[in-house]
Amino acid sequence: MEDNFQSAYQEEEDRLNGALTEIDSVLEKLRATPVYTGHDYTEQALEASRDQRRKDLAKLRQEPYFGRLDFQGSDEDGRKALYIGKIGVDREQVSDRPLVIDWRAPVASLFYSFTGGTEPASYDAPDGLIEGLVYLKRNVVIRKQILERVADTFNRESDAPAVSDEFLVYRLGENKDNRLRDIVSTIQEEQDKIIRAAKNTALIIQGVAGSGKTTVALHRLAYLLYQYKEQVLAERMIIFAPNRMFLDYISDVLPELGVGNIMQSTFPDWASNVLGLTLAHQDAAETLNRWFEASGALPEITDETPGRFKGSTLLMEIIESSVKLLEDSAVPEGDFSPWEGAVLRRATILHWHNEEYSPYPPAKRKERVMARIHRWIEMELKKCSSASILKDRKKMGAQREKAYSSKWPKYVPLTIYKQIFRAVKTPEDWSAEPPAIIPASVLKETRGDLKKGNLREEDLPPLLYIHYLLFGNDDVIKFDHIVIDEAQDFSPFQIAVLDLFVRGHSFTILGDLSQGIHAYKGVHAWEEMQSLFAPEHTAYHSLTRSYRSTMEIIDFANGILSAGVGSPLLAVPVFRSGNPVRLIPYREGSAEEGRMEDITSALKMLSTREYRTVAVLTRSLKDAEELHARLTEYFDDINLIDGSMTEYKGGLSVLPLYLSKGLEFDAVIVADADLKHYGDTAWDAKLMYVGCTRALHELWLLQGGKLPTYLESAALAVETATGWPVEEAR
Ligand SMILES: Nc1ncnc2c1ncn2[C@@H]1O[C@H](COP(=O)(O)OP(=O)(O)OP(=O)(O)O)[C@@H](O)[C@H]1O
Repeated sequence: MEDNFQSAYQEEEDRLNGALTEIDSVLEKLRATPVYTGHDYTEQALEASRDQRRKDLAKLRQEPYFGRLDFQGSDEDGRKALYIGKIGVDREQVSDRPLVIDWRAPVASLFYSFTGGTEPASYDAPDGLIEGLVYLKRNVVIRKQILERVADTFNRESDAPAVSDEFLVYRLGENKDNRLRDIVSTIQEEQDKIIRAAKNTALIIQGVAGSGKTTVALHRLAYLLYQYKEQVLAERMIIFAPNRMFLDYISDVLPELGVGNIMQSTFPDWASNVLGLTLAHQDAAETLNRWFEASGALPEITDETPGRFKGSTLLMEIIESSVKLLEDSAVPEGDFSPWEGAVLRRATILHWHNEEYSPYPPAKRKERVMARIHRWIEMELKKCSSASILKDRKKMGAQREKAYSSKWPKYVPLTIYKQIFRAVKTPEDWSAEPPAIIPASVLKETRGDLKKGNLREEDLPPLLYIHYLLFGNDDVIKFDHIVIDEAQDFSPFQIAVLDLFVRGHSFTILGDLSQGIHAYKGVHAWEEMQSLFAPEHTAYHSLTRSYRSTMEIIDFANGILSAGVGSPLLAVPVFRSGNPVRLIPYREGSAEEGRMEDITSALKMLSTREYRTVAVLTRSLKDAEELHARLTEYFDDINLIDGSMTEYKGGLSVLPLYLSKGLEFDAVIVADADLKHYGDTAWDAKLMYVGCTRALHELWLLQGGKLPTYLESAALAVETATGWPVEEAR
């Protein structure tokens, strides 16, 4: 066994040395080519591509590849060893097999989709399906040109030729810094299917916590850019994420994959920009305050909760019919007369509006009709031979033209939105009462907000939709692809509006209903989104394996889901074992001073272990602020994370649990995991589930009294540790 390993290691070391020499030779030639600085466009493009290649190769020579697959196609003579890396490198002899195959190339998909066994394997190539036998699947770790590790995950010639998870487990056991990383060397089959799914589909992915949704979405973008290079541009792809700090957290993955320029935004930032609005940010704070900070019972969430109603397609219908009403009665009553004796019949204007310009949206139609009226006035003026009469007519014509134009409806999205909620004076032919379908609570809150000039996030999709109905979107450059992370917090209306801004329904929509802690505005079932697309334009995938946390943590979190949420979406752990989840009662019960001391002790203990990121999660922002202020007495560099953060620094952090969504930490301390802070409701259980699933290796729950029942049940269902670790007790 040892000998086999030695020879495999030697073989790979020799291969690596050879590969490095070849890469250096290609690089040298590229560097020797004089840099083109002239004005010829073709030459400039060639120079840009040479420059990119120089950069790619310089990066690649540090870690040329990460995997090897020995494969023999059924019509080939011998097996060939394929080396797979982040960027492909061809050999100088075109006929030769590439030195490194890009992980996104068709043949490389075998490296991910092959699940062992003696049966032939196949992959989709441009010329059709290629079938053959896989002999070896090997992971190699190269860092700074040094071969560090060789691990065979499949070897047809060994006694136990099954694909093993050993290398994956080794990778997952590593500690995390302040950034999400690429996973090219260990992409799993079910993830690969999503990454390589066809472009023009609205992919909806339900994935349990830690199943790699965010990571997979980023790899999918890199794949689409490779596979559809003629059709897509990086700068026409966009990722929507929940907040700016999260965007910072994921910002390294795409550059690691050699991809730049993809747009990244939050929905409110993007929508406000399209609408030319500045959204009052206290709205988000106020919403979070209402749902997460307030003590006592939370309002019940129904389809009539303002966020839910305003995110529904019902409101889309109300908007459509309101805009249609405006459009139908747009042309002012009566003929148009610029001065005595000149008359343009209303029938003619109606003909222009309703027939000739009917393909245009209302605001553009109005523009065109008014321009035509202007031209008609000019023609009429030409008929006049007296200079002084001409002068008078010009003046009067301009005044009447202006007055006529002002009789048209106000094609301003915000005004129409206000009119729909009857927050301002409505057009005469509208009923005095708002559409009966708007629930009274929604009407009251929205009217109040609009009268005060407040806009909420949930008002943005309706405003964008009105904008689209009025102006169309022919002038807008459409996205080639849209990724929506944490999509359970998006509404159907948001997706429907975004669909107007993307070509070919090309979406990757990822989320987890079990983490739906913003259910007051998000979806409660994926069908709400799926039903927006024709069946042939959408596909649904489910990711059930969780990679982030140890088995102990995942089993415990599953216990919370089963007991507290009644969810069937349980996670399947990778076989990676760690310490049991630890439940620690505060030594002095709920007394404040003891609580602070115990949280400090817990953090001291965990921060002296080898972990790079440790977080204390609190119930509210206020708790986090107070705790942070105390903890700074002991820890110089502890960060407080609040909703306004744009950067995630890693290390030690204190944050309210609801802001931890999407992030991960080597070790997590949930402070106050007791009934006083977390109720016995499905909502609280979801929050607790989010908090617990942030931990990679270690999870401690500190409590000052009785546990909520879902935590009690979870603790009974799996083996947990109770109290302070013996050797480290204060
Ligand atoms: N195939 C894989 N190989 C190695 N690591 C993986 C793999 N898939 C996911 N991971 C790791 O698992 C962790 C969770 O990934 P990610 O944050 O993308 O999951 P998620 O589904 O978006 O999680 P959540 O919904 O809980 O925020 C990350 O550390 C990621 O690197």
